[in-house]
Amino acid sequence: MTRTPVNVTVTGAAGQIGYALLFRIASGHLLGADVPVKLRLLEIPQGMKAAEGTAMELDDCAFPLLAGIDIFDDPNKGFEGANVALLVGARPRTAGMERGDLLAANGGIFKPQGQAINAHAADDIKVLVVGNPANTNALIAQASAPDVPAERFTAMTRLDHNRAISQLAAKTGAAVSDIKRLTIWGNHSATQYPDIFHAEIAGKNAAEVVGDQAWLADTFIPTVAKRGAAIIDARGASSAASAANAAIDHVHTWVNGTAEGDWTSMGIPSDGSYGVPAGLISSFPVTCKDGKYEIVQGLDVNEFSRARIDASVQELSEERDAVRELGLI
Ligand SMILES: NC(=O)C1=CN([C@@H]2O[C@H](COP(=O)(O)OP(=O)(O)OC[C@H]3O[C@@H](n4cnc5c(N)ncnc54)[C@H](O)[C@@H]3O)[C@@H](O)[C@H]2O)C=CC1
Ligand SMILES: O=C([O-])CC(=O)C(=O)O
Repeated sequence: MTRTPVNVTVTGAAGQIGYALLFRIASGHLLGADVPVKLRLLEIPQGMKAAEGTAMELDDCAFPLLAGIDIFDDPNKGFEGANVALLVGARPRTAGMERGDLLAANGGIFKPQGQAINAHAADDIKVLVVGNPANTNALIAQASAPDVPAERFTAMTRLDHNRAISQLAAKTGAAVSDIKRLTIWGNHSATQYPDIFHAEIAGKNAAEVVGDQAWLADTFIPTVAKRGAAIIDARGASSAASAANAAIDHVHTWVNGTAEGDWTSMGIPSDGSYGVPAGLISSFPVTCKDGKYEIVQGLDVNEFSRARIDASVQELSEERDAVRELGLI
């Protein structure tokens, strides 16, 4: 190991996504097979013992790229020197909780974490928020970190992106690797819009290959948008390994770039593109290069797509207004 290790902070390290994520980070899948990492695990006091158990297992793997593991229950220490931060730990919705209660509870997590990132993270910090509601949690953290460039705060819609590719491959019989340029727009919620109008299957327009508007509207979109609930129903617990995989994909693509001729989907602060109000953290088609992302510009948005993008963005605006009223941003 000649390179300086990259500090990767993971919150919610003792949770189910954490358990699926940490071993892949330590084995080089997050940043690259030649990049040593130091893990900084952040948990709440009740999660510390389980996080220590996971750290013992990480030790037992003897990963050549793992240069150290530290565990904290103080965000100010957890984010110290962090180059990459994966904000996974969040307050899940429990029976009787309204959306506003959930936003308030998560504000209590993401505001102090944003402040700690502002004060203690490395200058090149890149943040991915996984914990739900991911887009608005990312907005809270970003608003609490005024000294960090806003574009470093992103929310995960890569799981939706991967789900959509898989559904499209199953419908058309194409290989997953033949599907390019798919887009998730909007919120990581049931209002998200998986868009295949610009997608390609082995170089042909995906909407034309499918040629079935009813399937698109009545099967594909709801299947992708409600897949999280379907997994909970089937597994009795929310997606974990697939969410961890998507977090790995998101950061790997951000750092190492998109393939020529392809793009990915990321929840990012809007610059006003495609009529999405500036500042909202909304999912867009993006290309990545040299550790930076850019929104793909100039796509024609048809009426069908426009209505669905607008509905999801409207939900994001309402979530932003709710956290503003709570004084979280
Ligand atoms: N954006 C996406 O596509 C997806 C997001 N999710 C979300 O990811 C989050 C985590 O999911 P799981 O790992 O299954 O949950 P989990 O409940 O198994 O684990 C969450 C962990 O976070 C910890 N935690 C809570 N507050 C914390 C804080 N302030 N600081 C540090 N750690 C804290 C808990 O102690 C727990 O160990 C949930 O909000 C879930 O809804 C899940 C799947 C996909
Ligand atoms: O739906 C959930 O609670 C978990 C989630 O975000 C997903 O699987 O997309």
